[in-house]
Amino acid sequence: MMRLAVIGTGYVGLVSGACFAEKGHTVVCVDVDPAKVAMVNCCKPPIYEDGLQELLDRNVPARLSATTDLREAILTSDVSLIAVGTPFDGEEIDLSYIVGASQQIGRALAAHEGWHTVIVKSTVVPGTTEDVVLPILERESGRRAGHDFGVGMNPEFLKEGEAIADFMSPDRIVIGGIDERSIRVQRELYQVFPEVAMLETTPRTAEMIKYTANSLLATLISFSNEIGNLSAAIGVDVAEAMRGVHLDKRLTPFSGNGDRVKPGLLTYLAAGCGFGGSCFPKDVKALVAHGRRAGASMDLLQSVIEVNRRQPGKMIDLLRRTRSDLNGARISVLGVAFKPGTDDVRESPSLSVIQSLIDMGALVTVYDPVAQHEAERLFGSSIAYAATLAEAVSNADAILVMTAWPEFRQLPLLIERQVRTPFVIDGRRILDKFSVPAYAGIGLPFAGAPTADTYPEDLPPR
Ligand SMILES: NC(=O)c1ccc[n+]([C@@H]2O[C@H](COP(=O)([O-])OP(=O)(O)OC[C@H]3O[C@@H](n4cnc5c(N)ncnc54)[C@H](O)[C@@H]3O)[C@@H](O)[C@H]2O)c1
Ligand SMILES: O=c1ccn([C@@H]2O[C@H](COP(=O)(O)OP(=O)(O)O[C@H]3O[C@H](CO)[C@@H](O)[C@H](O)[C@H]3O)[C@@H](O)[C@H]2O)c(=O)[nH]1
Repeated sequence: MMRLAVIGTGYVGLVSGACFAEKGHTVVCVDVDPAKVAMVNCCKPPIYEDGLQELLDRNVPARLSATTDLREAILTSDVSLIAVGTPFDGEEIDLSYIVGASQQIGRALAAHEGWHTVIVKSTVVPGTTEDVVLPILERESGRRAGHDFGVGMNPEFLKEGEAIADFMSPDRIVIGGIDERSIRVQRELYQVFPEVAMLETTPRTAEMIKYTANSLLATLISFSNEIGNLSAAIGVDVAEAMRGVHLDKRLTPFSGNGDRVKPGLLTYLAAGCGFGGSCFPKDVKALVAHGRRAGASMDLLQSVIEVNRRQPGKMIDLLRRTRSDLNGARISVLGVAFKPGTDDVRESPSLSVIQSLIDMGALVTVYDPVAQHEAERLFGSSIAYAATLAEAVSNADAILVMTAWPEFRQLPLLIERQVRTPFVIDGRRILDKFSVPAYAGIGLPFAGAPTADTYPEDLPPR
């Protein structure tokens, strides 16, 4: 078992640290934020992630602890994982946290008595580990990479909301190293995952694999959204069209009768109000910027960004077809998190929709089962907050479903019980289109307010 320092105790750093501790390594998580550090040491997860509480309960303090003292953490460990943020600064990837962490690690390495391997886990554009991190480590430590310490790149593929399950049962582990020893150390680190396919490569290729994976998934979503927008305009339900596409054996995550047989590529073909989160938006933008600098056109991925930029606005377009003037309209927004299972609202499509509604004078009420505090932080008293789903639904003229929280599937039941019939606009297509009296959805032709003729016989008309 190894002694591990994880630099950056955010979504990736804390989940990786807790999972490695669960597997038996001794882990110290480092962060510049003393509040996060204190919470971890008190067994309180600073983020909402299913299963994290249990991992902390089982591993703190025996195998998992947190500190703000990066130097001490490096001096008492064999391996460090850099898991700090890599935002997009509007023009390119912002490597300032990577540079800062590398400088501190380098200074600590100068006094390290044993062999230490520095592994970049953050998502960084191809070339960063060898061209940015490695030279800083050498300069600050006065030592030579490959000779006195190792350097690796090990991208992370976890999804928020399923982060622990993804980390514990990954589809693959990619390890890039500057030399055989840097690869060997990572092989040893991941020996605790014996069943998992491992790809050994260079740091640059490891970095490229991460961007290629995220860009492909984001491309699939924007592709579906473009087809969804077209489908709606020409009288086709994209969900039905996609069911037909899914049956192609070359793509094959569905069996002949339409049941999903295994998760696969096409699970990322759900049209909706756009992709958000701390990864797809910033990673595609960073790759486009990086690619253009390298002389590539990057037109396809630029379009992926553009389609996604417009997609939340489709919710407002649909809403305005139910009512052109939104001034004074009571609109409930269900979901602030960028996806279910997390309290992360970074780049959430919900945020731009809420802002547009405020700008148009709507009376907005928001409900999210776990990310409500983030809406309160961002919008304060300019909107109202519902304590329950039922409260959000009562009194609304229209309801926008922005996040696919399972709880929101209760909407038909709640609406059935009340006298008022709100228009439901489903940005994630989680409801059956006939389950509420007035329904509109992304990728679905707009049917207008329902009449007895437009409704199936077994459902009561409004
Ligand atoms: N969030 C995800 O689902 C996910 C999945 C895979 C990869 N990634 C990548 O992992 C990286 C981290 O993402 P995240 O979502 O965990 O970020 P985050 O913002 O949640 O966490 C980063 C943490 O690093 C800390 N930090 C910054 N500089 C530091 C320093 N010098 N020393 C110690 N701590 C420092 C910050 O205080 C923060 O707590 C990014 O590159 C991201 O693209 C994220
Ligand atoms: O068919 C789909 C699938 C997803 N989404 C949206 O896409 C976004 C991202 O979803 P998801 O991929 O589930 O969550 P992330 O936590 O952002 O995970 C992505 O980004 C991580 C950070 O790089 C990677 O590690 C993961 O492999 C990659 O899936 C969310 O807004 C989803 O609502 C859709 O609109 N349609």
